[in-house]
Amino acid sequence: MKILSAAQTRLLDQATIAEQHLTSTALMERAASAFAEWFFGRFDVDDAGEILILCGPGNNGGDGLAVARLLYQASYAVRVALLPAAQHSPDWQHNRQHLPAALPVAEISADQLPDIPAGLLVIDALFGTGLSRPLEGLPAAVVAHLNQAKARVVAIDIPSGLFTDAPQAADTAIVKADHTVSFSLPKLAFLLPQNAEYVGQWHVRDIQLSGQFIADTATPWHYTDEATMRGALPARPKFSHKGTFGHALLLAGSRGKIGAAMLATNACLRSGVGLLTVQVPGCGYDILQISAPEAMCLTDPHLDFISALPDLKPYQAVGIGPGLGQDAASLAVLRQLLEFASTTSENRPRPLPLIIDADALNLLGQHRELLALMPENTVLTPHPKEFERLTEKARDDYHRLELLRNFAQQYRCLVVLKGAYTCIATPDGELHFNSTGNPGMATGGSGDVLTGLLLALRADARLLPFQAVRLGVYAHGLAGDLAAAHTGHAGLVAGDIVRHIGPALMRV
Ligand SMILES: NC(=O)C1=CN([C@@H]2O[C@H](COP(=O)(O)OP(=O)(O)OC[C@H]3O[C@@H](n4cnc5c(N)ncnc54)[C@H](O)[C@@H]3O)[C@@H](O)[C@H]2O)[C@@H](O)CC1
Ligand SMILES: Nc1ncnc2c1ncn2[C@@H]1O[C@H](COP(=O)(O)OP(=O)(O)O)[C@@H](O)[C@H]1O
Ligand SMILES: [K+]
Repeated sequence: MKILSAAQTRLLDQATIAEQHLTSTALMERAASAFAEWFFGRFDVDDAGEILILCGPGNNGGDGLAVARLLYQASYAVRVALLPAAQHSPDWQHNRQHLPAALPVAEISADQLPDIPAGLLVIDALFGTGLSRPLEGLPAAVVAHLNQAKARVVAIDIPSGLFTDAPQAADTAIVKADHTVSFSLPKLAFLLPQNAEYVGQWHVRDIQLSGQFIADTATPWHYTDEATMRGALPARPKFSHKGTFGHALLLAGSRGKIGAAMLATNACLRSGVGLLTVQVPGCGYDILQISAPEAMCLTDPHLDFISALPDLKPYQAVGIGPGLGQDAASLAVLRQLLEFASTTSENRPRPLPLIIDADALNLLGQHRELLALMPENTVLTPHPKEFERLTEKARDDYHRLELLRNFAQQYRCLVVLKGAYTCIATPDGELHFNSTGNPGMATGGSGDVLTGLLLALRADARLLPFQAVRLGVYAHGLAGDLAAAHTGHAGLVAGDIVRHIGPALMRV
């Protein structure tokens, strides 16, 4: 699913109107009905109690007026407060004229801000995607007044004051909504941690906007949802054998962190790999052989950390990093791995697929000259702190996305920036946000599981690099969601994610 800018969203509305021979009023009615339907499903008349709808002067305010009419007709107790303005959009005027006469309407002024008792349900229809500058003056005062009241707030399309796709100063007046109900496509702003306190839970309701326009519109931003992933995992052919799905090598673990190697191992085994060999330091040999008999084990000459690179000829993909530690000998192994992986020959015409995680990323951050050795489509899986070590401290979430995009383009790699909406950056400058996963996964070892999953999928030659990574990230989050259905968020451990990889892969 694509994510469009504010400017593109405006053009999308116009294209929909032209293509479907609609009036803009009819499209607004569609949006208002979609919002109202969501609202009816969420709050019945008794739950809702009295409802205040704050309406601005543009089409977002127009949506608010249409919603007021629809809720009133459904017997909700609605009142409207209007932000004064010199001009109103034509569809605003239409919906103002069609408000039922008995529905109370007041005009807001600086000395007459609406009364908002604690618990009141407020619908925020002040400003939408047409916001052209930060709020100030009366609109900002209304927002501050709303935010300090202990109301329940539902925003139409986007919390008023929040930009759709651009950063803004920390002290800007922005509505803090509990829910945001938007139309047809999610907005970039919804996916960034810095906006979570404004957006609350977000919901997208389809209003049949022009599919053709969306298909024809270029954007770097994408959202991976269930529909995107349908059929993403190729079926296993009847006459397949273990060689069909690739032989992966994992270099992981150090004394005290063999658990990380085990989680990645078990995740890889559960993700369809044909064969898996794991190299661990001497101290990990018994642990690995006993707890993962399906994997073959190579013992590193060093007892406590990885110090030597094995012969890489048998493998179709290599993962390195979980629990690795940062010893100089492990750094040398990483360097040799990068050098080997980029070298092609008649027998191996393409670079060896690599997945680099955790301490291997930290080593890269300390020795950035190694970045230039990475073969094309190498997969890096940093969380934001690890990404900072590879690049620089980001000013805000938008700047981090810019750094991410530039980094993936510069090094022609795939970067998986982990978080609530994990974002995959591609060498071509695309950013794909993931939709699955939950806060229960914010627990030690979840990232090691992702590394194992990605390793298996990169070893499978049937999948293109980006396809494998997007599938792995999506399945990882889905496995976390399936696990959380049994354990809850607090009770979830990384091993639960491993146990649900199979069921997650069945769904794609
Ligand atoms: N056909 C359409 O265009 C549709 C639009 N929809 C709604 O329309 C919204 C967009 O409507 P508009 O483009 O009219 O924009 P808005 O309603 O977001 O606001 C635009 C108005 O606010 C003013 N304004 C902008 N920034 C301001 C600021 N900082 N301080 C004070 N005034 C400011 C503008 O001058 C203009 O009068 C969407 O968010 C959505 O809610 C939906 O009804 C779906 C269909
Ligand atoms: N709030 C959240 N919502 C969804 N996924 C999350 C959340 N918190 C963490 N995760 C996922 O869990 C994993 C954590 O990885 P990481 O930070 O490397 O942890 P660790 O090093 O402990 O394994 C990532 O894939 C991340 O996307
Ligand atoms: K709004």
